[in-house]
Amino acid sequence: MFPQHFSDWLQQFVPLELYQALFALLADKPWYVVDKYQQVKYCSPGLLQLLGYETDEFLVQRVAPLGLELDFKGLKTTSSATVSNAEGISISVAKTTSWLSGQDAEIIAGICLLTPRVDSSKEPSKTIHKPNKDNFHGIISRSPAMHAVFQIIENAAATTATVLVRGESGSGKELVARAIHQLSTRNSGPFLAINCAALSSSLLESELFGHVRGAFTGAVKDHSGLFQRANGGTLFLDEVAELPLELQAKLLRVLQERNYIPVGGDRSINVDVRIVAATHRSLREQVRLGEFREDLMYRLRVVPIFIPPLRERREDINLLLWHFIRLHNAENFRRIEKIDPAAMQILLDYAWPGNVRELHNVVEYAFAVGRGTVLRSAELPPEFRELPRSPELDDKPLALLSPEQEADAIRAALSRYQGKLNLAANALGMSRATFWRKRKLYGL
Ligand SMILES: Nc1ncnc2c1ncn2[C@@H]1O[C@H](COP(=O)(O)OP(=O)(O)OP(=O)(O)O)[C@@H](O)[C@H]1O
Repeated sequence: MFPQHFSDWLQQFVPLELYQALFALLADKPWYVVDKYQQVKYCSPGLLQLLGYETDEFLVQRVAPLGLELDFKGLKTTSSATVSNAEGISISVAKTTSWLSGQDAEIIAGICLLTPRVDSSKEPSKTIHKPNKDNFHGIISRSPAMHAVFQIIENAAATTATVLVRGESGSGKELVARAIHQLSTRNSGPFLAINCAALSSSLLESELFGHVRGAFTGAVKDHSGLFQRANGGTLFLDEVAELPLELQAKLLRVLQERNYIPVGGDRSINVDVRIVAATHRSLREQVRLGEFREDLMYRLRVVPIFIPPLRERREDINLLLWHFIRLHNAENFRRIEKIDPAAMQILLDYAWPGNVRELHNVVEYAFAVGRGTVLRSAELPPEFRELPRSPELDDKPLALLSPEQEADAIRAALSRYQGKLNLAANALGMSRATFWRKRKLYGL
């Protein structure tokens, strides 16, 4: 195929280095290599980008459903096809395939280049890309329950109704409040937030409603409260269930009359503020316990919004991990391009009691402690690495085992975790390096 002089000249290169140089050159093009069983062996960064994936793991398993399967019709063919991207949207492409054969002329691999076809009836970008429906004003989710929440936010934002957001800590309640503000006609006004659980009753009262000079010792001048400063905008009352009963009466008055009297004052102040409140508790239960006014509950929950915890929308874990990794990639000298499958499994199995905030912290931790382009399980915070120890150990510390017992424990852990080295090492409480050394020592 090549002229002789070029073939001769090529001899001086190490083949792997030559391939690497070519792969780097073609990195932006969407192309991939399959073996004779149509298993994807390699896909270019350009292909991942075209299809909207962060890693190649998904593609490797799902050749046929995504339309990546190759037809063998000759040594080089071009055909029209459609492939599916990560959002399930079809992309029309031209597939140019070249087959490679081994020494006995048997086909051993195929290389395929995809060229997206531009539909001249549509704007080119729209044939391939779609607005990201999984990012709603900074709230990232692909869960149907959250997409229903997006719809409620959109509808509620168009009204002046008071909204009550319920969800566990770190699940995104403040983001919901911000989205409502952004989408409402008040978006040029202020958005202010306060956590009702963070202050004592008297401080909270003065923070919310302000005070006049001399109202109490230390009140040396007038202080305008959050209600006054949020005038024309939105006030987010987080942990509203913790609001003391005496302040609940004052809040009810603002909601009903749209005015209030500052601490120590004698004149009421009119305000136009939209309230979005949030709680991780059931307000109904608080009412039953006598801790919350029933009339205020009904005033607050005109539009109730429930945010499911992260463990009930596991489809979001991967999406959010990559969202935060992308943010940190842009800011850090470290670039994570892949999550090790063992680490991913641990993250997917985790219960996420701190929800999205905790997931973000995990990504930050990995950037702080790890190096390289792969996020590995050893870079997860300690609580993720404390996997149940193998029963093979009989609760005996490893240091007390004889070499035979230690070898048996390693063998058992390897078989228990089907050769997944990270998980087996974790289960035995060993670092990867120690685990590797011991396997070598015992010939395992
Ligand atoms: N769906 C999401 N997409 C992107 N970021 C999110 C999402 N949910 C939460 N976060 C991020 O997680 C963190 C916690 O979110 P937020 O403060 O809105 O939670 P919260 O429910 O109000 O928590 P708390 O009740 O503890 O105050 C923030 O940094 C927020 O940006």
